[in-house]
Amino acid sequence: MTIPPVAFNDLEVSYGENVVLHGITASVTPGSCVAITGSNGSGKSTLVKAILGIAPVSAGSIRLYGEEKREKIPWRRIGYVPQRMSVGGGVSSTVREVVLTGLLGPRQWWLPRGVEKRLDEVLDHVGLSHRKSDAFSILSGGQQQRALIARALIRHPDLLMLDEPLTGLDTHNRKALAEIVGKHKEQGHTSMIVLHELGELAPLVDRELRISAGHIVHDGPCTHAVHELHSHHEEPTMTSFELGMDVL
Ligand SMILES: Nc1ncnc2c1ncn2[C@@H]1O[C@H](COP(=O)(O)OP(=O)(O)OP(=O)(O)O)[C@@H](O)[C@H]1O
Repeated sequence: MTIPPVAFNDLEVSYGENVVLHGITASVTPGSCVAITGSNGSGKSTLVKAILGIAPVSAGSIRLYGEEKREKIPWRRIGYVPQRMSVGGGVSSTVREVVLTGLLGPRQWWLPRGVEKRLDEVLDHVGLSHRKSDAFSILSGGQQQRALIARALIRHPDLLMLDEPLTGLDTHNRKALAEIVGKHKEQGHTSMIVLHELGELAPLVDRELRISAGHIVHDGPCTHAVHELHSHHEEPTMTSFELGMDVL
């Protein structure tokens, strides 16, 4: 039997008294592209953060590649791009340096051999070869987003998790992103993508997990409801990079 990249079992996530996710049970099929949809504040980002171990699980469990214990989870198989929230502010490193940090981790403090070739491949893949030596902070928002995707892709992840990747992108960048996700899927890899609207990614999405007030209210083929999701906005409190986690 193939082991699902992600399996939630009656998952509950709480911030203090505030229960944000209730009884989430779902298992992700390897190679599939799953859209996580829902209105602002419904718990989408929290679900992704729970997978990464940076949202407090108060009940139930999450298994990544069959492993529940953090120290056993194969973090290198997972790539994550956070929601864009002035992510470039204060990052004085070059695009090259930012992308290469995707190869570092808790037990990997130095860069493996042959990184320049991998770097060039992945920058070419996201169309940023010409910006390699530029400061990350001077890139446009869409270019920063693509650099962060390159940072996630440089570790050749099986599971790519993107939090609202289309937000603020123009048509060119949205199409570029869809191509990147499409290629990842063609290679047999899995994606979990938080989306307000499916947009250019619609043809790639196999399954929609729609969340409302912390509950899964739809788990199946895509509906059109995602285009209408704009209710009240509650800003989560988070740092730009949430450094210190295994994937970042
Ligand atoms: N670090 C935190 N501390 C306390 N509450 C939090 C924290 N992060 C998120 N929340 C709360 O959890 C709820 C769900 O937030 P989450 O960011 O998961 O929503 P979302 O569906 O991703 O929303 P959006 O579409 O606006 O990004 C919100 O009420 C939010 O205020």
